[in-house]
Amino acid sequence: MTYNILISDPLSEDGIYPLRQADGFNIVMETNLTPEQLGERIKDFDALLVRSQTQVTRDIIEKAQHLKIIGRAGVGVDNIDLEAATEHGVIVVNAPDGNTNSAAEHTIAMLMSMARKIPQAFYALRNQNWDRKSYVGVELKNKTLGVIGLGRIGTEVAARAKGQRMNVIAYDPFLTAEKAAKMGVDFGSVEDVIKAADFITVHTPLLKETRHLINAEAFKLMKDGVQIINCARGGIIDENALYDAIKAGKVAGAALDVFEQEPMVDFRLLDLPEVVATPHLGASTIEAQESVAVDVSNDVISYFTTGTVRNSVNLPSVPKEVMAKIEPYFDLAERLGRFLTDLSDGTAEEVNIQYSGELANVEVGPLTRNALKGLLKRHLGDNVNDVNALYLANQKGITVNESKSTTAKGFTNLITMEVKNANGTRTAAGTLLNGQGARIVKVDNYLVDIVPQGHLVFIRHNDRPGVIGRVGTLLGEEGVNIATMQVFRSNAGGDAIMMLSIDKVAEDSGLAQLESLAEIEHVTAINM
Ligand SMILES: NC(=O)c1ccc[n+]([C@@H]2O[C@H](COP(=O)([O-])OP(=O)(O)OC[C@H]3O[C@@H](n4cnc5c(N)ncnc54)[C@H](O)[C@@H]3O)[C@@H](O)[C@H]2O)c1
Ligand SMILES: O=C(O)[C@H](O)COP(=O)(O)O
Repeated sequence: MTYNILISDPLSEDGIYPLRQADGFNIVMETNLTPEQLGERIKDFDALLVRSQTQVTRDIIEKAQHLKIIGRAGVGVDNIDLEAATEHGVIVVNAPDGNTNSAAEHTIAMLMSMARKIPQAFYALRNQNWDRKSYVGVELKNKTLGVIGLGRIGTEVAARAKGQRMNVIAYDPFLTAEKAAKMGVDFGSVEDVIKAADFITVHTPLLKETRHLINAEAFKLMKDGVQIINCARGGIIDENALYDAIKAGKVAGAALDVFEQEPMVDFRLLDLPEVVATPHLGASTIEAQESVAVDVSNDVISYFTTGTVRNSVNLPSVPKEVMAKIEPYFDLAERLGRFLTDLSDGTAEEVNIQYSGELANVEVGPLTRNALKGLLKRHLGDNVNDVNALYLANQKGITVNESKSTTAKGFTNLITMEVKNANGTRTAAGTLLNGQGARIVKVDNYLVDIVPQGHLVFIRHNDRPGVIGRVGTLLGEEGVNIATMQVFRSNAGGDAIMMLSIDKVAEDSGLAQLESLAEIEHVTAINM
């Protein structure tokens, strides 16, 4: 099998080396495609690798016919429609760590360039203007840097600012007094930060909550002569408000690497002598580009070879050691889902999954997604996968509940899945037996021992002498060979179930004949 990979933004050749070396990947690099061209080209590809330039819109995702994974060689995924990707079962991965250092260094470079007016002075000198009066700067030492967003990059910037003998005050929703103390920074609300700072740098993602976080109101609260840096995302600072604040003399400097519209179309801010700018170069170093491209290449290889990834954006990422513990149960969970789809008559309305025994101590989200995949696959086919299983279940109005219990009724591990619909509730519990694979050990109230594989026939009947023989004879007359047959009953002469495994798919007519036997209440074919 060969997977077709489209790279639509310039990626480091050294970085994609792992992908070029791996077997089974056909790599096509085509940059600067228009949206129309990308919409056409994407139809042939299994994976798309981008930086921030390619806009991976819903329209592009909907046109893709084989797309399984989008790799973002960088951090920000605001150029990718994550909702559309999730809906279509396309996994999105990024490279969150690879450019942290470069972006932090660029932020410090911008801070210093702005404080000492280096680009402006260089520009004058280039024009043969030896001007030593217009470019008097300010020192950083003993000034306060306000950091909004103390994640990977914000943290690195704060540490470097302290090296410049600056005081740092930060706001991040996840920052605690303890963490701040450890890092030697003060912490407060956004308002505290912007009121106290001589320089302000933002390092948040662009979200609904952070769009225009720095706006006209915020500028009013700042110190006169404040200087602002944005090496995160255009739009966190309201560019019109910034323009007005500079013009009004409130803001003495702005250093911008990112803009509300990229590539830039409105150059008004750059007419102001207080502004220094770069065209989104924070991650543009040889090291960062190699590192982010290696990271996404490895995730693409791993996705197509093992089905796992390290840095998923639209699936909660699971630490490697946890993944090692739960991965063996993926198949069992999916088989339980499949088993119950066939067993339940009607559309699922509620799914309850309980994880017991050793599974009570691990992250079970991926198992639930596999169980739902199994449940939905019969009707949705390959349109459902672990990325969109939960989304599709919710979209179809199915309530999904997870619970855990440390006791597992004599098993070391047990997954109990219950599917409720208008016709009632069906339950199946499965376990992974050491060295012997998956077993279904409970169906409704019956304790059973079923290998969930191949073609099964589930029969609900009354425990009467001769019924087993009649079932065997009838199926034999239909040319159906029974591989295994198990009978379980609640009490002698009472309700009972039979579980047959047969060599080929049972014809509906044969099953209907079984149902015509007086002792038989119901027959269901289950195809695993
Ligand atoms: N200029 C570039 O080339 C370049 C390079 C790399 C990253 N980036 C951008 O830099 C930003 C930060 O990247 P990162 O890797 O540090 O991400 P990160 O996820 O490690 O950090 C972001 C931090 O922002 C915080 N945050 C979220 N909402 C907030 C709010 N309302 N107020 C304050 N803090 C908030 C989060 O809690 C998190 O700690 C992203 O926007 C990323 O796209 C730009
Ligand atoms: O979010 C990021 O990683 C940066 O903005 C870098 O974007 P780029 O890959 O387009 O340089």
